[in-house]
This record gives sequence, structure tokens and C-alpha cells, in this order.
Amino acid sequence: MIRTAILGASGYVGAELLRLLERHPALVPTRLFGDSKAGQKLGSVHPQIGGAVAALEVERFGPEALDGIDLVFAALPHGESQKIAAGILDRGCRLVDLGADFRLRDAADYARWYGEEHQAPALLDRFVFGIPELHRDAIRGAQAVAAAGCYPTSAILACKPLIDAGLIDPASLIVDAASGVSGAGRAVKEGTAFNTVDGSYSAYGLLTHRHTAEMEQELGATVLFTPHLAPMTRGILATCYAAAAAGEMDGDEPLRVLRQAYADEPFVRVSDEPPSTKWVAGSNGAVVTARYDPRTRRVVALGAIDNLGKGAAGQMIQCANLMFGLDESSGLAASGVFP
Ligand SMILES: NC(=O)C1=CN([C@@H]2O[C@H](COP(=O)(O)OP(=O)(O)OC[C@H]3O[C@@H](n4cnc5c(N)ncnc54)[C@H](OP(=O)(O)O)[C@@H]3O)[C@@H](O)[C@H]2O)C=CC1
Ligand SMILES: CC(=O)N[C@@H](CCC(=O)OP(=O)(O)O)C(=O)O
Repeated sequence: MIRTAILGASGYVGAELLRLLERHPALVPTRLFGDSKAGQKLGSVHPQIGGAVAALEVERFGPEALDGIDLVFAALPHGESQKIAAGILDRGCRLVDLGADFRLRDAADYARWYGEEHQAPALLDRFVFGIPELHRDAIRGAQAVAAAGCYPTSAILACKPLIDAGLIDPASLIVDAASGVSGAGRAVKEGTAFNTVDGSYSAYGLLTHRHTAEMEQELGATVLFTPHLAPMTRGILATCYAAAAAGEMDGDEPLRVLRQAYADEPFVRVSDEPPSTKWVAGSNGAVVTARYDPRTRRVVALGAIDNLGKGAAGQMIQCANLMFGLDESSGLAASGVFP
């Protein structure tokens, strides 16, 4: 039994962690932490979550709260985990952090994209970037993992093998991605209100979205990224375009490269058809595809994930499974919920 604390248990990612952990054989939610909902029973904060965990109280975090805890999942607003990570690691806990605090290797990049100085730059080296398909061995040996952002996960999984194989020019990458509204979290905001989102499709964060930095870091590319908000609850679809590298290839070469790269991956499926977000809803799955267009000499690559699954809670659990030497797929369904 691995005693697990969840920071941000009262948020959307917290709820998804608790839902997925219901079927996990080893990770047991033991202490749950929140902010404004501290003092409430979990069952009243997330009425959809049943079982013994519903009776636990959402607590306010303090260092003594980690007595006897083996693993901390942190799903907090950006900037919060850098205040507490040192204390968590000093206690010997393993930490999977989903905020952006420790994803960028360079504190100067953090300051540039997040508009504030990093509070714990000395800890950055201790975190491994949390996409198992890229960094599996390092995650296995890590005490601390910075799970990737949701948009970067979808685009990186679609494009990384194509860059590694030299099929596309990494200086020419364009990523258009659309997210479901749960990607913005539980708090009520005008931009994510029903009347704003329903029946509408909009772009935001033009040229400045912080996930650009993660994509560039992990892909070694220059990325023009435009996020979009789609009128759905869950899911991200990234559509990525890049100029083909010099030389000839047939239209299916990118697809063959993806098939080879992901042949042994439990959670990444390569599809002949362009994927839909519903294929992966509620799961830790990712579906990717790609083609070369000889007419425009461009490659188009697509990646679909559930922002709360492979883009958040699923990926956190996949990383934790590796860190504790468990079966990587423990507790993680690969099939989506459809219809
Ligand atoms: N939603 C998604 O699809 C994804 C989210 N993420 C990232 O994961 C993190 C959590 O996201 P999400 O669950 O959607 O967010 P929510 O807004 O739904 O939840 C935030 C959680 O953090 C708690 N919290 C807020 N402020 C503080 C604070 N100052 N100290 C301690 N706890 C605090 C909240 O507690 P309370 O409710 O009790 O006030 C709540 O439990 C964010 O960094 C987000 O960017 C990353 C990938 C995907
Ligand atoms: C739809 C929506 O608003 N999505 C969020 C990104 C999701 C997220 O939580 O960001 P991190 O992965 O960096 O934590 C946004 O664009 O700010």
C-alpha cells in the first residue's frame, strides 16, 4: 500500500485522480488537501466520488500533514508547489507535480513565460519532465516528476517521433490545439461560463501561451502555438503542421514513423484516421496520426487526449507507477467513454 496525499483534491484534476485511483491496486488516497473547501467532506465537494474516500475531510496543508505519506500528487495553481516542494522532498516523499512550476529546466524561461521569478530554482534539476513515452527511464529513478501540461502532451506525442526521424523542419512547427472547458479548472470565470462557451469556438493566448515553452523545450523546435476553447467538457485535439525536411518521402512515411515509435507503448495508439477527442474521453489514452502532403511539402500530425486523463491525472498516475516500480498501466484504463 502506497499512502498517497493529494494537494488540490477539491479541484477538477483532484477529482479525476480520485476517480482513477478507485481501481488502483496500490496507490491509496490517504490525505486530501484543498484551500477554500478545507473543512468539507470530500463527498460533498465531489458528489460523483463514492467509496470510503468520500468520508475523508479536505484539509488545509501543513508540513506535518505528510507524516507517513509515501507519495504526493500536487494539482495546484501555478506558483504554489514551488513554495512547498522542498519540504515535501526533504521528508523523503515522492512527488508528482502537475503545476507548471518545475517543467521548464531553465528558471529564466519560467520567468519569461510566467511573468514572475522562480522561487526555488535550485530544485529544478531534481525534477524529471513527466511524459513517460519520452523520459521513462529517468522517471523510474526520480523522486520528483513535473507532469507535462495538457496541450504540450498532445502536440509532443504527435510530433516528437517525426522530429527525431528527421522528417520535419523543427523551425517551422505550427500547433493549433483545441481544449475542452474543464482544462480551465473548476473556478467560475466569465470566459468559461456556459453562455460564453456554448455554441462558440474561440482562440486565445495568441503568441504568448505559456505552453509554447514546454513544447519548444521537449521538441527542440520553434513553435507557433494557438490554443482554442471548444464547447465540450473534456478533450484536446492538437493539429500540428511543419515543413517537410529536404528529401523525398511518400504520403504515409510519417504514419510509419509513428507506428514504429509507439509500437510498444501501452497508451499511445496510432490511427489511420484523424482522431476524435471522444475516442480517449475518461482514459489515459492518446491517439496520433500524421501524413505528408507532397503538394504543399508539409506534414500534418494530430494528437488527441483527454486533458484530464493523459493531459493530467492519468499521466500523473502513469509516472507514479514507474517511480514505485509498479506495472505502468496499474489503475489506468486505455479505452475511452463513447458515446
Ligand atoms: N484541468 C486540466 O485539464 C489540467 C490542469 N492542469 C494544472 O493542474 C493544476 C490544477 O488544475 P485544476 O484541477 O483544473 O484546477 P482547479 O481550479 O479545478 O483546482 C485547483 C485546486 O487547487 C486548490 N488551491 C487553489 N489555490 C490554492 C492555494 N493557494 N493553496 C493550496 N491549494 C490551492 C483548490 O482548492 P479549493 O477548491 O479548496 O479552493 C483546488 O483543489 C493547475 O496547475 C492546472 O493548470 C494541468 C493539466 C490539465
Ligand atoms: C482550456 C484552458 O483554459 N486550458 C488551460 C491550460 C490547461 C492547464 O491547466 O495548464 P497547465 O497544463 O499548464 O497546468 C489554459 O490555457 O490556461
